[in-house]
Amino acid sequence: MIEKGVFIGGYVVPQDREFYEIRNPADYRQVVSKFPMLRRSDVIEAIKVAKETFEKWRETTVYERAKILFKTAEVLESRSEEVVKTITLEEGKTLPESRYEVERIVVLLRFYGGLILNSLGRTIPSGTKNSFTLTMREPLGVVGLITPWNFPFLLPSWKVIPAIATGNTVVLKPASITPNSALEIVKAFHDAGVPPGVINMVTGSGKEVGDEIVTNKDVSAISFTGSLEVGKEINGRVGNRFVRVQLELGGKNATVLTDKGDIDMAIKHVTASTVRNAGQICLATSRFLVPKKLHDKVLDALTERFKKVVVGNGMKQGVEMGPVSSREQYEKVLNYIEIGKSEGARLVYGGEPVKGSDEYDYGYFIRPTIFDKVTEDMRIAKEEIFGPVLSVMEYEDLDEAIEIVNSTEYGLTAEIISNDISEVMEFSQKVEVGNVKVNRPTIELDQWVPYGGFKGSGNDIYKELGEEAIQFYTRTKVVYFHYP
Ligand SMILES: NC(=O)C1=CN([C@@H]2O[C@H](COP(=O)(O)OP(=O)(O)OC[C@H]3O[C@@H](n4cnc5c(N)ncnc54)[C@H](OP(=O)(O)O)[C@@H]3O)[C@@H](O)[C@H]2O)C=CC1
Ligand SMILES: O=C(O)CCC(=O)C(=O)O
Repeated sequence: MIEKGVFIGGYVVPQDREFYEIRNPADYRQVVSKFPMLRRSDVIEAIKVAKETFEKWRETTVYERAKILFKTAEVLESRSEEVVKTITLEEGKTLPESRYEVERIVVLLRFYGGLILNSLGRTIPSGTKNSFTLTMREPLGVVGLITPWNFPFLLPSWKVIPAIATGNTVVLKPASITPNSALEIVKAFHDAGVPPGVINMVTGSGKEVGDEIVTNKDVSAISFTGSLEVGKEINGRVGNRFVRVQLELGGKNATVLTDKGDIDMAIKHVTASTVRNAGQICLATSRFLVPKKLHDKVLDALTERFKKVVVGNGMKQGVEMGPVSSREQYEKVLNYIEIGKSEGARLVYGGEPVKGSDEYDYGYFIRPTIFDKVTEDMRIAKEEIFGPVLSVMEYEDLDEAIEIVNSTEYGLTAEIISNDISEVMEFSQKVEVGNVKVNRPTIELDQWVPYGGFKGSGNDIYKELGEEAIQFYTRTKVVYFHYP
């Protein structure tokens, strides 16, 4: 077993610090690796290194940076199965789910490599003779990136790529329980030629390491993905410093089937969106809205499909759903199941840990769960559970369905399953979410498309991903030209 250091200044540096253990959620007896529990002073050092490196890195041409992005894509492709296994081992998701993360990032590297070669500024005509105006987009400086554990490779990567592609340097703090996956993108960049000090990865607690990133005056922008609770805390901690803050937070997403929609499609989408990554996806469907008249038929079909979900170690072929990622998450999800029962929702399927053999007894496995007769006022219909727990809710007409979709404090994504264009358009206009899916599951993004949530799902000042990410990681400078 390797004891891993952090990546300040471009080298994996074992620190004279206490090390903490990363364990396999499919078998918590297995220690995967150890990482240092850094202190505030280490992060200050990392930010200093990033600041010193910035002046040199920003001077590299977009051509040089694009070449590095293309090379990183090649490096990752050459070791993709290694990275895939690293993700599954520490996060628990299945191998195909881990493969999705790596494949998407390979594409994203090429996308941003191409994008920065394109014009990032504009020329605008002037009101003065022989004059014109030029807008230039320039990097911000040191950017602080803080990420959660549920997409431990994809999320750090989709922030680091546009950040350094546009000439910034970064300090990255991945979730404490999944640093190995984040380290893979850092290593790939370095192996492709990113100079030391451009990407600095630090590990340790959110309260200390994360907080230093948020409050340090040399950090020019913060991009955070995580819970609503921590997002609010970060927003408050930034205080009156004029820095950019991008917050991508939780979700309480709904899929609405109408009587003009395809029931088989609904069962397929809702099952995938509930069980993928054991429900630990901010885009997961956790509310399934069904017209009253279709309720019994749909519930029967859904239950039959849930019974077929193969739960197990994500490393094994044929497993559809792995464990949840930590003991904390396991206890949280089981507690929500108890809350659902005590609130009077009807437990139709699941609702318990999977146990009974060596394969399951040392992992955080939970049976996919369906609650029926869930109403808007129940906590399981309002709060983000982040586990494989689905609430089935009935509605009379589209107005009521839209009202239910909008009834939580979140606003990330919502799906409508319908073949009626009027219903689809009305739904798209009235739901208060950043991402509407029409006959497409709430999970899965096209990462070259802008992304962000409304209401409690994010501050939505800047979008992530797509061309829009360039706006977050650069600022516009205007140059007025006159020629005699
Ligand atoms: N909208 C979106 O795109 C997405 C949102 N999410 C959301 O992420 C959440 C799950 O991830 P989880 O990791 O538990 O979320 P947390 O909010 O607990 O943590 C996210 C990151 O913030 C760090 N952190 C914790 N406290 C602080 C603090 N006070 N200051 C600075 N950083 C801090 C954590 O460090 P540490 O690990 O050390 O605690 C971690 O790196 C869910 O709510 C989910 O919906 C997830 C994916 C996508
Ligand atoms: O599916 C994706 O591309 C990423 C989704 C994500 O970040 C999330 O929902 O947690």
